[in-house]
Amino acid sequence: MAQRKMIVFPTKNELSQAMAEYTANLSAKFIKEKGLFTVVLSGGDLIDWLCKLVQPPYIDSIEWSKWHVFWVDERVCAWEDPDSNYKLAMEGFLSKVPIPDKNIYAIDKHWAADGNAEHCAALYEECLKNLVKEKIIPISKKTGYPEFDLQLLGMGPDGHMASLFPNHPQINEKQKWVTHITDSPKPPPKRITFTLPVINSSLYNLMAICDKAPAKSVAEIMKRNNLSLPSAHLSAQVENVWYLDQAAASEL
Ligand SMILES: O=C(O)[C@H](O)[C@@H](O)[C@H](O)[C@H](O)COP(=O)(O)O
Repeated sequence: MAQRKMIVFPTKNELSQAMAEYTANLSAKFIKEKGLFTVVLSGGDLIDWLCKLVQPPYIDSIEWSKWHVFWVDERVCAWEDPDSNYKLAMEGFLSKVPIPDKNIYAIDKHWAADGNAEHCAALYEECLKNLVKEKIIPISKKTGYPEFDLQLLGMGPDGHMASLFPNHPQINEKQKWVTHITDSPKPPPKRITFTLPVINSSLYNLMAICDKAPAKSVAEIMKRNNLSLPSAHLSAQVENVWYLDQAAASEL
């Protein structure tokens, strides 16, 4: 498993630039190697930091038609709800680039609007299993779990990643690929999330963290590897890279 690498950027703007370059380079590499690129998004501020991807040169150079887009976690609510990670990514990023609709794998529209977290998680796992059959997603020979090319992650001030929260049992799930939570400490309470083995089976994981609020958790992870914080468990098959701005790195 890959060692954690950390890069601190002077500003959010530089972090955002570097994240776009990292993503564009991996997109080119995987599309050349296998004709497609699987990208997993999270919610939160990350979508804002992806703004550089929808600007030149990336907007024109990336082969968007070869992208397949997933969510590492999603809030169980209607697609139109302001809480929806799908809505956030659509408005801030995906609607601005020509990724075919069929390659955007959102939470089930009906069951999400209905608020059924358990069923939404089962359906998302079924969707991933179908894509394994269609050879869009391979199963890693090393991990035995689905292998995405790149995941773009964020961390909350409490050290959570995806919807794996401290002192909640979801972090221990090893059978399922996608699980659910109905008492998330960060609102809204109902969410679905990839499980830890699936998150860590990704080839490349980029964790982007900005601002002062998560700085203490960043220090707990970097200095003490405090495993009570779910983000401390992040790994990857090839690269586990953490991009921080100065404020997020201020307690190091
Ligand atoms: O649905 C969510 O809440 C997100 O996917 C979540 O996992 C996010 O990545 C972190 O909470 C960081 O969020 P912020 O960038 O908003 O702090």
